[in-house]
Amino acid sequence: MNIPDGLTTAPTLLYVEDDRATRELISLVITNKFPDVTLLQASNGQEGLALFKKHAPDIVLTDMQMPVMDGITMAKEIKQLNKEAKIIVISAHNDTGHIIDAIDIGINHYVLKPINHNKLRAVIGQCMTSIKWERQIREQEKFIRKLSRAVEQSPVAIIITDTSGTIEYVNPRFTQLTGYTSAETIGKKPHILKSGETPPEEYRKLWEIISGGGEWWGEFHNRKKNGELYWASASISPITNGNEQITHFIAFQEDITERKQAEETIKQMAYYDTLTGLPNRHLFNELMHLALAQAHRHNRLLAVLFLDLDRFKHINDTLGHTVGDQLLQASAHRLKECCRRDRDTVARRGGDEFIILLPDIDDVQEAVRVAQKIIDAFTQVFVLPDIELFISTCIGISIFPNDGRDTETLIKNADMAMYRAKEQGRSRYHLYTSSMDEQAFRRLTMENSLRKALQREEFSLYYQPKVNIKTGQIVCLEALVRWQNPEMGLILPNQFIPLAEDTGLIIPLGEWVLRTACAQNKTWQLLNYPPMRVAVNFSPRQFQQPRLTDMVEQILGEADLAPCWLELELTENVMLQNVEKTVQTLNRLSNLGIHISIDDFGTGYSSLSYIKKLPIQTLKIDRSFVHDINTNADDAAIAIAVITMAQSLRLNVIAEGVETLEQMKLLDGLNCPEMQGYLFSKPLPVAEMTTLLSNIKWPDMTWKDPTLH
Ligand SMILES: Nc1nc2c(ncn2[C@@H]2O[C@@H]3COP(=O)(O)O[C@H]4[C@@H](O)[C@H](n5cnc6c(=O)[nH]c(N)nc65)O[C@@H]4COP(=O)(O)O[C@H]3[C@H]2O)c(=O)[nH]1
Repeated sequence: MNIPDGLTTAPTLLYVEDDRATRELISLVITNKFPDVTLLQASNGQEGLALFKKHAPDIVLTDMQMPVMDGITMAKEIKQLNKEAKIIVISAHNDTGHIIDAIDIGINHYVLKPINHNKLRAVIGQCMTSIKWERQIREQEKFIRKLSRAVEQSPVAIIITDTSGTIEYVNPRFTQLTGYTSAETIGKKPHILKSGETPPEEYRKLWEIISGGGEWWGEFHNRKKNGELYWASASISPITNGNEQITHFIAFQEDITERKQAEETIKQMAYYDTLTGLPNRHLFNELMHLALAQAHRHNRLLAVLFLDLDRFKHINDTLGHTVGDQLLQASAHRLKECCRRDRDTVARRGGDEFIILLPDIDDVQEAVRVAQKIIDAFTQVFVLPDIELFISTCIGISIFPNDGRDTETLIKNADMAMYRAKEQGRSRYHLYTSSMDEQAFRRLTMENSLRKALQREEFSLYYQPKVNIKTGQIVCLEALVRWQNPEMGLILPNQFIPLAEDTGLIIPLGEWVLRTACAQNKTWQLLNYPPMRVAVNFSPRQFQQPRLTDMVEQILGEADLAPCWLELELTENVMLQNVEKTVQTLNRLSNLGIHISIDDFGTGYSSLSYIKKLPIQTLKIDRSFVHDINTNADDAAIAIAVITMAQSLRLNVIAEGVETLEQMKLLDGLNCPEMQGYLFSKPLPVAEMTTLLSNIKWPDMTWKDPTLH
């Protein structure tokens, strides 16, 4: 910082003298001694005054006795114009009266005639020096005023303390920032701002640096007068005197609370899930990385629990995203409650997937206990703002070091174990085993082949008759899909339908089945076979697809098949999902004239009152009850109950999986009018089914007594 030294421009001197020769001589004396001086000359007071007004010289050297206006009168006028002007009077008089007059006017120097040149030079020199000092002081004052205005108006809070840290000055911004006025602050130490959030170690370092003459900069987490916390970016440096001794410290504090909050938000967004506040996958991976290093070093076990919420997608789709979000938040909370607060990490991986890290466990059972605790916790109802819900979860567990030594493997294996748990039903956990890798690989290979199978026309339909046991007529042919893969051979639907469900491929596949079955039925009708229904299975996902009815209607139209010749087989579970929409869709399909039957009846949880609401025509007794119907009283009782129920609801009933004559006779005796099973025919490809249809003489009562075969 440069402080102005006062003499940047040379002074101007006005010399007033009526005697020309004297004027020229003295002018020469002056310019010889002070070559930088700008010299103005006048021959009387009036001229001098005019020049003064015009040029405002710093020094006026004047004779006393002059025509027109004398020196004293001119000096008086000049002093009125500028009291700071330095006036040197040259006079022949040295009586006290004149001198007092001169003092009254404010004349600065008095030089007697005859003029002593040295004396005159010395007097002018003195004037120049005092002009220099005055200018310097004026400019320094101006500069200090500017400086203090800058400090006062600074957008940065400034604190000046003495060497013991006692505050001597704070600027208005400091008051604005902290709420402390300068009266409340001066005489105190800056620790009035301490919040306890900045580690004491930081203050010690600070003092060490500044008392050693260095500059400290860093961040404080301070407290305002009203108790609010704020972040300040601060720099503190010593102020020294000319002898390099520290006399004060000056601190600058800038409020960076908003920036800190923005940083915090960014950090939060980068590492935490915004919906649940749980760590996200990035943070989880980092924490897992550290935990693995620890487990490795201390030879400890570590568990990864991977879980998702059963039926979450369905809840989200049917009850809306708000409920979905609330459920995720509540689940996150419940998961945290099941874990060790200070040790375990519960993270959200995305969607309804959560992942839990249990570092430092004693044995596998400890992970199993946590998994069971979570499953149990999820059996409690979730009370959300607008709805109460039950939801379950399936958990996969992998353990370090047995099931993987790195984050990726452990997560992948826990994920795989979760799928295995899901396959076994709801509310399950499963520990990873190495055989799962192989299964996963097979599943992946199958998934890839399945994606290409439709295009490559590897699917075909087999048909299996449903027979009316009283009339011996085939009332319906159930279409059952088969997949003939060049590498894997013939694959049965139970092996690939669930995969098609999971991957969504069931939608195009189901459409193909429906189109092919309807077209085939029409072909048989055109070939003049007695008309019968063709039954097509609909899986849950297929049934939930949007615009299902439009699709069915369109396919019927394309095949030119009357809707009464189409039967849709739905499992009980299909019906239990999204009840309201199911009833709506079924009504639309039924109103078209399509026959609806419930497959595998008795295995689900349908209640009688629910069934009554649905526009269905047939209940199908599941083959698991038919298989042992002659030997197992419970199975027989269920079959009887279903038949009785169907009768009371005026519904048709059919038993599937009838393989033996005994089964058929027993069911006939129970008044089950329709049957399906190997006893009558296995599912057959089109050509064979056509041959079968051609060979039956209608009505063919050999169905009634298969012993006649
Ligand atoms: N043990 C025994 N089994 C018999 C007997 N009679 C018929 N079956 C078998 O029982 C299954 C009857 O079909 P489902 O219960 O609808 O069960 C079907 C159905 O749920 C599903 N499925 C088949 N085709 C399709 C399709 O095109 N779409 C959908 N979504 N699912 C299909 O795959 C399941 C299995 O189909 P398949 O393997 O063809 O197995 C068929 C059939 O071959 C019998 O007397 N004894």
